[in-house]
Amino acid sequence: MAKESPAEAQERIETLKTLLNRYSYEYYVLDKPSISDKEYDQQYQELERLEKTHPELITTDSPTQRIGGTILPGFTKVQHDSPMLSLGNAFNQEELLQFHQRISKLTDQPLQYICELKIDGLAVSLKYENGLFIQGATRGDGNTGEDITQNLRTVKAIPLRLNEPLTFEVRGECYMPKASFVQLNTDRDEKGLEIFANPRNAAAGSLRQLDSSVAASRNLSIYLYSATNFEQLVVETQDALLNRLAQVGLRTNPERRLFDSIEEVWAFTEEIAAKRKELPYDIDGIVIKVNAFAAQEEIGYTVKAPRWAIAYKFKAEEAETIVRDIEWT
Ligand SMILES: NC(=O)c1c(N)nc(OC2CCCC2)nc1O[C@@H]1CCC[C@@H]1O
Repeated sequence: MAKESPAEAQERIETLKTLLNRYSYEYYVLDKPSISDKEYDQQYQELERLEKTHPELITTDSPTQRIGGTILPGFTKVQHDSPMLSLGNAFNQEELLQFHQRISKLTDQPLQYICELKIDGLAVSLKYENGLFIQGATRGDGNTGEDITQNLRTVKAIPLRLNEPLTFEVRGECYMPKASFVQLNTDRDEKGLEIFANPRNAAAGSLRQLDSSVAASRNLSIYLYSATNFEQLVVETQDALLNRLAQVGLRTNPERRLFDSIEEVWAFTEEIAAKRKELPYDIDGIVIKVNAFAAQEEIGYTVKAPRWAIAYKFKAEEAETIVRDIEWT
């Protein structure tokens, strides 16, 4: 017989869910945990016990519900409400300068740039309804993706409930941290399994799992970088949007910088290229965006990509190294 009455259990469960979701926000988004892992585990286990004796009180936003019970037969298709665009590329300083000159002609507004690290993972879309995570999908071909909600629910950096009851879609890059990648390949190698070539492939393979307990074991993470219907977010720039996303509970990359000249943008690409190896996740370049949404709208889009953004790509040194070795052997 349960110690507590259903009413007491209900109250305690609500308190624990709020506390545990807050701790996850502090840990994954603010990077400032307020309690130890041990304390988190104790409260998590208390919630599990209460939910076991009162299963009718289990809700989808409970941290105990991240791993789905069933193995899916396949993934259903998802039509994106608006296309998940790609990015034009620049491979050197000259092409970066040409990007700047090209868009300077398309607006009289002063051009402030925001530079974001280009996370080398998988682009995904997350839909929230009244603050609840209700659907996750891959980018697919930009218009149609696959519903991978069950797998994205296992990503602890994705909140199952936002700090505000917002209804909107956010997009970002789901990735596998370098340390998780090394550990995964070591484990697989020991079991005689094929290893992954890079963290991006490992993340993609993990999100393609039909059994979400496998995805849960892969320690994936995420950085969000865009959202629909800014109106309710009341933001005028990309930088303000990213701050607002963090405020409502979503994880954004802290290495972003604002610049008023393309020369400073170029210097930033060189600064990051030099410290890329120290980052705990793979990046394949820098995404440079016009910061003000009003200027973005004026500059506009091509069919596939925004004119107001470009990806400056680092040279893929690993690939070159491998090719060079083969030439010599
Ligand atoms: N990989 C990234 O870190 C990244 C980013 N920081 N910001 C954007 O902005 C989008 C929004 C408008 C068009 C591109 N896209 C990114 O990655 C995209 C996913 C699909 C193509 C690019 O790689």
